[in-house]
Amino acid sequence: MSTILPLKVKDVNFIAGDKRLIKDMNFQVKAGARVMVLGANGAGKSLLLRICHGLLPASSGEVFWNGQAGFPKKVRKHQAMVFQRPVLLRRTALANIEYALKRQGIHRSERRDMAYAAMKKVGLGRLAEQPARVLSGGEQQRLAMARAWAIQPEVLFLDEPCASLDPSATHSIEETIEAFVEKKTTIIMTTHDLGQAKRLGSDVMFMHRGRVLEKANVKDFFTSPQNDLAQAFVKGELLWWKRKEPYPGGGMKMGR
Ligand SMILES: Nc1ncnc2c1ncn2[C@@H]1O[C@H](COP(=O)(O)OP(=O)(O)OP(=O)(O)O)[C@@H](O)[C@H]1O
Repeated sequence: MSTILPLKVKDVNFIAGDKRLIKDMNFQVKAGARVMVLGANGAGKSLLLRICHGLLPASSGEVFWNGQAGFPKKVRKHQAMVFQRPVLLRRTALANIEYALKRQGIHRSERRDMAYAAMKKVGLGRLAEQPARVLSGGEQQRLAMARAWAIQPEVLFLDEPCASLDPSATHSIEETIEAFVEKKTTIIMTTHDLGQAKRLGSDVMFMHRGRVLEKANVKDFFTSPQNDLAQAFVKGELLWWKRKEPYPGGGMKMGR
């Protein structure tokens, strides 16, 4: 039983300087969904995740968790986020997780065992006492996943978690994501790996220039995307589209 879901994003905009980078965002995420946020570089995917996670305040509009606006302590406690480049403290791998558990209010006597169990879950038990920052990129990312696992969030935000990983490390991260899914964790994730989106997602939100252009279940999105730009994106042609040229496959141009 979820305590913080559904997530509802209502009329959210994010403006920096004279640029509206997130535009009129409206959507809802139900408990148990695995939402893949897709789109080209600079579409605003990371910004959106940061706003939903409470790291960045929306310029206007509101984020609701289980009907309540904002980010009270209870909401923060039940979410975790893993970034493309893990943010780790200058201490051992195990201590990084223990620190996260401390922030969750877990008693000191329980932290070590919980942290170690999480490290074992991602196959890093043998590196528990290593300084986190000497771990390889793939190991650091697994440590970030272990940290998220330890706190057992209801909602897990993943911002391109496999972006700089080799296939084996990617596989390992995907296994951990699947373990979260088995625990019924709600996943909101960005990825440029469309195969990964198909493997892990239940739903897709396709973004372009700060807007959501299409929301669909994964199968429908990849077999019959409705929006012209989503079609081009699925075919891998969006990259070649230039602003002054017609969109691939025709269709209307949507300027800023
Ligand atoms: N805090 C900020 N202040 C101002 N501009 C920002 C900020 N964060 C991101 N941007 C800009 O907003 C746009 C969207 O960035 P964002 O990182 O959300 O894109 P993205 O879809 O995640 O791209 P990528 O796939 O390359 O990671 C970019 O043009 C970026 O330069």
